Amino acid sequence: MALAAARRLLLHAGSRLGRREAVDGARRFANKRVLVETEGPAVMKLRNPPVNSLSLECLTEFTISLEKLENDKSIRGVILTSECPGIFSAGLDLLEMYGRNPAHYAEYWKNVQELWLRLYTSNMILVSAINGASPAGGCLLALCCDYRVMADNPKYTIGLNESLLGIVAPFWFKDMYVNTIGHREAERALQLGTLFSPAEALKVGVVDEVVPEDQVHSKARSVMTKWLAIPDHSRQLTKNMMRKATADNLIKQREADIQNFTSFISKDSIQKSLHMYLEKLKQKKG
Ligand SMILES: CCCCC/C=C\C/C=C\CC/C=C/CC(=O)SCCNC(=O)CCNC(=O)[C@H](O)C(C)(C)COP(=O)(O)OP(=O)(O)OC[C@H]1O[C@@H](n2cnc3c(N)ncnc32)[C@H](O)[C@@H]1OP(=O)(O)O
Repeated sequence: MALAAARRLLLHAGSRLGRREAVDGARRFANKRVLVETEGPAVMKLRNPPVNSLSLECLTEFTISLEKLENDKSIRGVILTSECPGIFSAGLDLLEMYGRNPAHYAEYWKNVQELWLRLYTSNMILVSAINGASPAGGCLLALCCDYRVMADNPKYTIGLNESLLGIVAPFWFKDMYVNTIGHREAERALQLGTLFSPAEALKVGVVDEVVPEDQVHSKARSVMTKWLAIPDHSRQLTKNMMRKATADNLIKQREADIQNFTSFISKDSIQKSLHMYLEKLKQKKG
């Protein structure tokens, strides 16, 4: 209930802000964690420092921004990128999955599902400009896009690394990975929790193109121009044909998937694994 109210408030505030900035001629709208520019090709920038982790608030704002863009018939495509230097997204927020209660886990997972379904089945053309590290849920965001351009910086890695955390990628993460890189590569990468360098990601097909870091945005724009030249109706029907079965697979068992997540993540052994992983992240600094 509280989240639904927050969502209504955000939508309302978002549209007020959008109107005011449009009057200023700025053609952009924003909430705290997501900035959307609609001048030229629309660009959605994640800005949830330090690492663009997908907290509940961030997921909510992301979903609302996407909904607003979907409702604007003049917007046919969106470039998804990050405002946090060196990080595309660190994925799901570990603090939403650690030390909370089952009701919180269920609410969080519902919102993860919601964002995924919206992104994966979007009628818009989605191009990701991957300008930083992109593990797990970060990779998931990129995989939802129709085309992925990644910055050529060996420090940036991408992949579904859940198994390294002692957790398991749910079946719909797995399905999308299989759809993108094929069964054998996905099987190996999921079990090993592989984080690919840009060159490896290109080779295996996790990304479509790797370009020098200073060209990642211009390349994403030129890719968008090419895709915008395709008639919407035929491209959308084709996209739907390719993705519907995967999305439907989650839609038909959303509740069960929430229950599975909640009971899995609540287990003492899994909480212990997450605790150890969080400690490892902290120690990295010291
Ligand atoms: C058979 C039964 C099956 C049932 C299955 C059912 C359901 C499935 C169950 C579970 C699936 C859940 C799926 C989860 C997907 C995910 O996305 S999990 C998240 C994975 N993310 C990561 O592993 C990334 C971890 N982070 C990093 O590697 C690095 O931080 C970085 C992104 C490479 C950046 O490095 P950098 O050196 O710049 O920064 P720091 O490491 O110093 O981090 C700064 C600060 O941020 C905190 N932090 C980092 N990542 C996260 C995160 N994902 N969530 C929350 N917080 C994060 C980090 O701890 C630091 O905090 P500080 O010390 O307090 O400053």
